[in-house]
Amino acid sequence: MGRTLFDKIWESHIIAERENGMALLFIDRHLVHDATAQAFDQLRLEGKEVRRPELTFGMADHYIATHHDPNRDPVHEQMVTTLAENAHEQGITSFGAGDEYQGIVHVAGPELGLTLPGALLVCGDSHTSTHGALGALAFGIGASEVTHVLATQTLWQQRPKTMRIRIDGELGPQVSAKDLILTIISTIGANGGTGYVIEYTGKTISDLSIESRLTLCNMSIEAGARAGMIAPDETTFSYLKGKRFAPQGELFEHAVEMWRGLKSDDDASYDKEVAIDAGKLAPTVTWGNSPETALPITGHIPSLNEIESNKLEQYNATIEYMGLAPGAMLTSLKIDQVFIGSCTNSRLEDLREAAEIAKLGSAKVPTIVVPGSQQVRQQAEKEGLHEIFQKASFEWREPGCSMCVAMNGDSVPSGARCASTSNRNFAGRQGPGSRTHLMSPAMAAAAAITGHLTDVRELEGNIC
Ligand SMILES: CC(C)[C@H](C(=O)O)[C@@H](O)C(=O)O
Ligand code: SF4
Repeated sequence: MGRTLFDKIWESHIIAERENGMALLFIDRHLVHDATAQAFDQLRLEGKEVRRPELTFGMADHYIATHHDPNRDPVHEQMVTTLAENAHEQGITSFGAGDEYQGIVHVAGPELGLTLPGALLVCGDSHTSTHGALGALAFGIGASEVTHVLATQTLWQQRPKTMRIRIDGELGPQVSAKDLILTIISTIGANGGTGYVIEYTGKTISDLSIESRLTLCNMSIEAGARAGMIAPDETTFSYLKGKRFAPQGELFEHAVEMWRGLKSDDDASYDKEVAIDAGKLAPTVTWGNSPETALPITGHIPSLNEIESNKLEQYNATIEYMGLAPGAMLTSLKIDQVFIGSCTNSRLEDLREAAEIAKLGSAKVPTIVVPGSQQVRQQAEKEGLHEIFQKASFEWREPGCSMCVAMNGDSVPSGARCASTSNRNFAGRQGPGSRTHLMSPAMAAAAAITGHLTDVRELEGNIC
């Protein structure tokens, strides 16, 4: 019987298997960030060392400062320093404050070629699913698993089920990978992917750039999936060519030959199949406290009579927390600030899209743009994007997770409504009492220059 892309990568990493279906897997790449300190403490406590330091890479992102803040909490700075100390002690290559390759682990990893097709990559972070965009099997692990991988370069895992999401149709103007993944999550539900690895296939996917594929795979976890992945193709190979940690020269050519075989066989079967017509999508935003509350921007906040009785309690709590009027048009929602950044949407392509919209006006509310990595920042500055943003009163920052999770002190005040390109809109996500609406970079920039949620398709040419 045919095998899926997932089967091929999983099976080539098995070291041992138990009768209960658990497999001991070899880990090709282990990424650690500045919120992983506890795992190193545990390793020390157990008197162990990092088994394969050359396969482990550190990245300062969650706690790093994105601008000069005289009130910066010294504890945050300490977390960044601790990662550097742990890396030094264990002989791990780490990209910390001031390093030209520093960035959000899921932005800088692929960009450095640390993520490769066919590889098994893990990180103590839920959005590790991002890396599957390059044809890797990549998933987030918990703190005790991080310690296990540090000590052994292996991991025990239960074999997940497989789901294929086939996407065909052409994305309309101003409809991006972010709109696609928000629509997928609202279609299958925030738990729809639980227990599965999702493979995205179809013409829409093969037409996507690598940056868009990274956005798509990034939010697979928001549908509950263990991982998201896309078979590597010519787009993948040309993206990886010349990347710092990718194979070089002849070795690269050999690798490409091997990577070409990394696709699901025609007769492979999946445990679940879903089909999406991308041609029908509109720019999409969330209204509630789960990414599954995504709707086309032309829609309205659901009214009481549209809610199933078993969801009423949650609906009422969401309406209150988010300060919403049931039935109101989404475009009527006034916002207090804008965040353009995070491992979902802080790559060059994202910043270019936001800058195109920023050219049409100037920010009505505080707006920050946080590039995903130093390399993205440098390239954006070379193209003059920072100047476009600054001219439109969008604040241009240094790379990091920033307001996505507010762990470094960049936060949304209680009760304030934020148009955000990040991936989670949970209560309190961007700071206690914060209200988050998820959307694409173009939509967030449109909200910035109008001061309310806006259909970016109606904006172009209408604002000065
Ligand atoms: C802090 C970290 C462990 C966390 C995660 O696992 O995803 C963070 O990155 C997030 O996005 O919530
Ligand atoms: S940018 Fe946000 S989602 Fe991504 S790793 Fe950082 S905190 Fe997590």
